[in-house]
Amino acid sequence: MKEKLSIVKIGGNVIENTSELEKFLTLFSELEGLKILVHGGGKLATQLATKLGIKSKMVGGRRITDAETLDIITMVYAGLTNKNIVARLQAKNCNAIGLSGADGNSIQAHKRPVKHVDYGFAGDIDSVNTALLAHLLTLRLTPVFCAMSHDGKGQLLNTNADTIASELAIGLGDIFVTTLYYCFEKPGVLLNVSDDTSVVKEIDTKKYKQLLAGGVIADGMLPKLENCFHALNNKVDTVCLGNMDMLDKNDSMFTTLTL
Ligand SMILES: Nc1ncnc2c1ncn2[C@@H]1O[C@H](COP(=O)(O)OP(=O)(O)O)[C@@H](O)[C@H]1O
Ligand SMILES: CC(=O)N[C@@H](CCC(=O)OP(=O)(O)O)C(=O)O
Repeated sequence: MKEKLSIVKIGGNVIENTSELEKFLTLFSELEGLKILVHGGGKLATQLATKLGIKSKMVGGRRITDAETLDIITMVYAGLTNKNIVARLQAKNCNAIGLSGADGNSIQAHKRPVKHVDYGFAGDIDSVNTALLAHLLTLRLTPVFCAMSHDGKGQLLNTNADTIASELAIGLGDIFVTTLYYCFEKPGVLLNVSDDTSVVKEIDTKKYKQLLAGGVIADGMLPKLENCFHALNNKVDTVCLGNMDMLDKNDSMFTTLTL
């Protein structure tokens, strides 16, 4: 019988708030069973870039990553953010191991081809090293991924953290019964972004198209939902979207996605 695996993605708005991050890491460390954490950190990268006088440019929720920006995100995602999260999980008796996609050749990608937009050093994922991850999980280690992949030729690539989470879930779906949680600061997909009580509890493909057409889904929610449905279409068992309280099984305010 397949073992259960939880893959949790945590976004930048939670990461940059010290007390919220602490609360999240406590909930995550208390999650039973095998688990993987994927973290973003886009907001922090934008802040550091601004301090250094470098403009950040996003298109459709994705960062245009030139060489300078790649250096910044490597420092912020694979360095500062990843190592802090790992250390704080260790303090909660969760044996975390921090990884970028280059570590252990865990996530290989290619530079996104230029069509209408040149995203620069942004990667589209080709493969996930499921054998390595299964080994780490068997050793009861908890992989903690930042939003970076590599191309196998020495080039690091910026890769949206939502995409890293969905591709890990898809890759590991053959070995584990996988639940994918997208954790952010809102209690789910909202009909009105400024009203936290307007959570859409269930979204299927038809509803998704309606919400898109109605302009309800915007900004970072666009790649997030694309990734959710990509995962469901590729045999990921369950996908949930909401704030960190959804990891606490007693809380019911979140969005569940179905095909
Ligand atoms: N319908 C919607 N429901 C909830 N949030 C939405 C919606 N449409 C757009 N958003 C925006 O998407 C943001 C989440 O995306 P993003 O900032 O990329 O999150 P993260 O960094 O956690 O991945 C929310 O903070 C919100 O402002
Ligand atoms: C290519 C691309 O857009 N990469 C993202 C990776 C970080 C991320 O996904 O962070 P959040 O989850 O906090 O938004 C970026 O650089 O913003």
